[in-house]
Amino acid sequence: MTRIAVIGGGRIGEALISGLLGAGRPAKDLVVAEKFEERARELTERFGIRVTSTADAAEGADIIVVAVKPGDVPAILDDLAPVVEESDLDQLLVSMAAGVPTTLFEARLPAGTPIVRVMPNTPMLVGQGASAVTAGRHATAEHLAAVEAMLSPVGLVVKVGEAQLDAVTAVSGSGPAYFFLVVEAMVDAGVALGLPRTVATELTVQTIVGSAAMLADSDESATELRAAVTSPGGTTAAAVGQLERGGVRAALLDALTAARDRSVQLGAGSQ
Ligand SMILES: NC(=O)C1=CN([C@@H]2O[C@H](COP(=O)(O)OP(=O)(O)OC[C@H]3O[C@@H](n4cnc5c(N)ncnc54)[C@H](OP(=O)(O)O)[C@@H]3O)[C@@H](O)[C@H]2O)C=CC1
Ligand SMILES: O=C(O)[C@@H]1CCC=N1
Repeated sequence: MTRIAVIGGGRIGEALISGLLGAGRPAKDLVVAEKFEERARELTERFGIRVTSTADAAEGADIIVVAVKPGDVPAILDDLAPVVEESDLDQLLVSMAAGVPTTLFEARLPAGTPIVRVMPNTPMLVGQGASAVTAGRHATAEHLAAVEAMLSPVGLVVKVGEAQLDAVTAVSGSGPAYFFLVVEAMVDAGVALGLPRTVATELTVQTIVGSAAMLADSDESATELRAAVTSPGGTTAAAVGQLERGGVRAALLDALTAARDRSVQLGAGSQ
């Protein structure tokens, strides 16, 4: 079985660990490096996995997943370089850090180290993630296949060119937050219109879950599914008219452009 070391047990590290365990991977095949002690204890208690230092976690791992903040990546690579050297390039490095280019990994790790860069998202936690993957200079089709095999049990995996990863970050990496914001706003609006908060929350969450299931299962596009809800001269047309006048499409374009630009900036700042 593939041994996986996750470096950084924060939000995305936890989403990966939880998703992999939920998909049936045994806890003994996973190890995590987390420097925040309270968090490390929490991860051991919750998942029953070993938590240790970066170098110790990486030793003997087949795949080393870097899941720390972009600015922490260079320091982590300095800790990892001797371990990777020792393994005779027999380890695959996977980066989940937003913006950080594969060339930064290649420059700081022993020559020839295979790197696969991934942009995942937190629904991986419940096996419903969306990840885009791209190969660094020394990563082969087999390395990409190994990462696909690791991630496909926890959600969708697509291959993209590295230049597209900043846009992917804007769409699916940050994407869950946009939907959570919409849910917050819909619940508050329901309460403003007189519904108890629990009722507004239950109805909103199920509406999002049901709509997402229709989008995933049906051959119809989002536009067609929306048209089916919009009775002529009815309530939905009144609501959608307000959303269009409120500039919801332009706001989303601006939001995703800002996320894309920030990803580029984080990458530049990590070098
Ligand atoms: N959250 C998300 O939805 C997504 C995040 N990502 C990417 O994943 C990466 C992590 O993000 P996220 O999980 O949100 O961030 P978090 O801050 O939640 O997690 C990072 C964790 O790594 C720990 N850490 C930092 N340095 C070390 C070290 N030297 N050794 C061991 N542990 C260390 C941090 O500890 P401490 O806090 O003490 O520094 C922290 O607990 C980022 O690069 C982000 O761009 C990608 C896609 C989605
Ligand atoms: O907000 C961030 O920077 C990270 C990357 C994508 C989602 N979370």
